Amino acid sequence: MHTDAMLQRLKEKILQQAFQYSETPSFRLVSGAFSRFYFNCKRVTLDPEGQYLIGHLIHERIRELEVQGIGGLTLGADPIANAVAYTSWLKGRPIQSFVVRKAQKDHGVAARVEGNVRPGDRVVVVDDVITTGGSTLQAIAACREAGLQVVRVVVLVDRQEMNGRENILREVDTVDALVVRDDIMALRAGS
Ligand SMILES: O=P(O)(O)OC[C@H]1O[C@H](OP(=O)(O)OP(=O)(O)O)[C@H](O)[C@@H]1O
Ligand SMILES: O=C(O)c1cc(=O)[nH]c(=O)[nH]1
Repeated sequence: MHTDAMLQRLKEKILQQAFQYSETPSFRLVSGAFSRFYFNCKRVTLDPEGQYLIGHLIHERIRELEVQGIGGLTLGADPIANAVAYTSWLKGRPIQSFVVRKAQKDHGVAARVEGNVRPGDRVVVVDDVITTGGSTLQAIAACREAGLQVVRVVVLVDRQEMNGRENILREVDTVDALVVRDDIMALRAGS
């Protein structure tokens, strides 16, 4: 399947499976704000076809970056990072997936970043959605604290509001979104 066709199919799946709309602002966001729309991206990131599409599309965008790891703040980032790691294995140059815990563990091996990444590794930080960018910024800070070099942020959906992209760009040079809200609105208007 060609990359353009994969991206088109991914947008259709996001509209069909993840996007929810309400006439009144009834969706409470992690920032505390209320919105008329919501992307429940787990419906796509945990779906087998979604995993295939996301894994290939993100792998294609990051394969030249020579990174050792990909991950982000649990839970939204986890299936995305896993899909890319699996794809990287199929393509012959494995990229490790890692998980950033929401809080540091106080028992066992007290790591906030879990997985086979080491200080000095170049990594991509992922998230399923950005609104304020706060969750992604938490992941970036935890990665840096663990000695990782964050070279890019890739997200599934940029909601194009609350300065999410701009806030992240203060910390990282490139924020790449597979899909933006306008793509989904245009698809919805045409369907
Ligand atoms: O840009 P932000 O304002 O931070 O909002 C986006 C975040 O909101 C959701 O996470 P949520 O806290 O709902 O957690 P979950 O992924 O564990 O469900 C989503 O997965 C993003 O990480
Ligand atoms: O900002 C959020 O909390 C948020 C928005 C959205 O569309 N989807 C999501 O999972 N979280």
